[in-house]
Amino acid sequence: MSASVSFPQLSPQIVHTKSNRNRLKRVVNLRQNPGSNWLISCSYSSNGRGPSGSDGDDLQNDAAKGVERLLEETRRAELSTRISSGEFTVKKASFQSQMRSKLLKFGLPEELLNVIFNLTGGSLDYPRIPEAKGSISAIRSEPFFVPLYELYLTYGGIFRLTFGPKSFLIVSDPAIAKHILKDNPKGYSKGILAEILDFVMGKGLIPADGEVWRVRRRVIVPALHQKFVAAMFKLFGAATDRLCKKLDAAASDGEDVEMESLFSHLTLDIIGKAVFNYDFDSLEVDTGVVKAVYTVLREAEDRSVAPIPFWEIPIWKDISPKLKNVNKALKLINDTLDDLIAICKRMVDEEELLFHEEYMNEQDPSILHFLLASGDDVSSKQLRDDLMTLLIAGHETSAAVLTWTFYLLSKEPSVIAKLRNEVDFVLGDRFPTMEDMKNLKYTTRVINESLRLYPQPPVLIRRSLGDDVLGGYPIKSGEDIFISVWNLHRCPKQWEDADKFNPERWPLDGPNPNETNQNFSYLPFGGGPRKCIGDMFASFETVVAVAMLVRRFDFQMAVGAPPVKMTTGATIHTTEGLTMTVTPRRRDPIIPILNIPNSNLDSSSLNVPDMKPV
Ligand code: HEM
Repeated sequence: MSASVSFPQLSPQIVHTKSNRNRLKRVVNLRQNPGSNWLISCSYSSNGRGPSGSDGDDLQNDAAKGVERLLEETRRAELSTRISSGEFTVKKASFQSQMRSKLLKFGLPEELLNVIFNLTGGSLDYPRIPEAKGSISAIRSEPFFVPLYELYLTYGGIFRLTFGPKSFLIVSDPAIAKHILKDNPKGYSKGILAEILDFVMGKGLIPADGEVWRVRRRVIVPALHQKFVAAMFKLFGAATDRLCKKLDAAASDGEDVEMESLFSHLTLDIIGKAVFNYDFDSLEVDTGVVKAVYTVLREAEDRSVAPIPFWEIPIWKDISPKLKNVNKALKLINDTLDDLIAICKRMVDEEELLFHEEYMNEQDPSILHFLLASGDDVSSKQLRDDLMTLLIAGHETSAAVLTWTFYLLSKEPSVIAKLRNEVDFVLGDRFPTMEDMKNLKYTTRVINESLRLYPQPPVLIRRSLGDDVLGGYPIKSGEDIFISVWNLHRCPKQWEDADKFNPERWPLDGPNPNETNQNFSYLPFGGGPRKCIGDMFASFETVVAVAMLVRRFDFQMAVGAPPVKMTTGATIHTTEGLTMTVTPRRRDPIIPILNIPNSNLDSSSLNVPDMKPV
């Protein structure tokens, strides 16, 4: 298998080419002619924002979708050919099982064969887990969860993937996922994930296992009580408003903006305040702490996809400039956390404390304040590990959700229109509150659907702690397992038009989709006892951000922007950012409603115009 093989990405954007300084841009449109050949045609726009008017927009959208379909089909065909050529297949049936299946074919009864094989001491093979084998270089050219999808379509809901000495079980079956996460969670640990994250999260809640996890989860979960989440709405609103001001400035300067990094700053600002009452203010300034947080985050991501643990190589770890930089960044963050813990401790000491279930300090509603006020008796190292875990868990994930939501929205203008109708109706121009959440149903469905197509993280990692049986196959202790949420969420048998962004698939009058009511076919926040503790926080945070942004701005993929491709870290990132042209929202023209006497018109079916000033 050659390292140079590369599969086209799953969701590329139309490729734009920058042409000249006058911002004259060329949009490459792919159209299929009647003879089924693909033609490339070009259209020009002098304002740098693509053809104006709905015809132009439709044309661009159709072209983009056409290119995507074509690339997607090519990629699938390429990989399917390779899979069916046997490139990934390992045939490993034992002599006994080969013999047994031959005798079965000759018509010998199965019961008799069982007796014979038992008597001859031949262990009756359980069915063997289907196995795919390849070289790691073949899948390094694209995010690893993408080829896993193709392999899943061939090998099924559980298969073994072997790369040289490394072997993983890939699980894409809802019942097996449920067994691991919910029915037998004590049988599995975080395995590789805990090893990779040890340098940054130590025994924080995500990597921790066993007794440490049990104790810390019981202490931390109560900190995210309902009153705390309700208080966070001010924070969500204020932070998103700061982002709006930045976008206003960019729009009036005619600058395109890279939304992925802005979302990353937005969610960092939110989680810093929520977890330890620290204002990173990363949307405005680039302080040493912000840089340090990103250095550490990137390192954690690099380690999660590294083929070997290079950071453990003895001499390398002392001389590598990169690792030195990481250690310096870690020290800065730990010192900052120690300072914040000390400040918070002083506040708590000076407070007249009446601790109760929904305790919250109005000046400092942070999780840290709750933990200290609760009398949580814990080492400062463990407290730092926990805070660091919450910072990372609550930052990258939400930023990724917002990035892919806006990417998806940019391709579906009809979804944006519906979204805005709801936001205008429910919120008007005010800041969202917790009360509004039950009425922002469609906005919530947009987030639900974005999380289906781009789950963050796309795989959950586990290691078996003892023997178990998965999907009828016996497995041994020490198996590394990837539960592919990506595959579960795109399974063509489970989802109609699985790759389509269709918030309407979730009825507005139905329950909020989760792993329980979707039988583990949909698990955006995991499931079982290790389910995300920030699910409500994150859902509300992203709904608020989407609502506030779409009511004020139009977002389009910028002409000349790099194509949007996926790359893997702990969450799904874009390879080169999400560059968008953001303009103040164009309101629909106000259509006067004529008062027609005796009319049978049902006014609810009209598109009632927005009368509010922009
Ligand atoms: C949209 C944003 C988010 C997504 C998609 C998300 C997703 C997840 C998922 C899938 C898990 C399960 C991991 C596993 O089983 O291996 C998880 C665990 C976790 N999440 Fe989130 N999360 C989000 C936001 C947050 C936020 C805002 C916080 C903190 C305030 C948070 C804190 C945690 C923690 C501490 C765990 C580990 C729980 C445990 O193992 O007991 N997450 N998250």
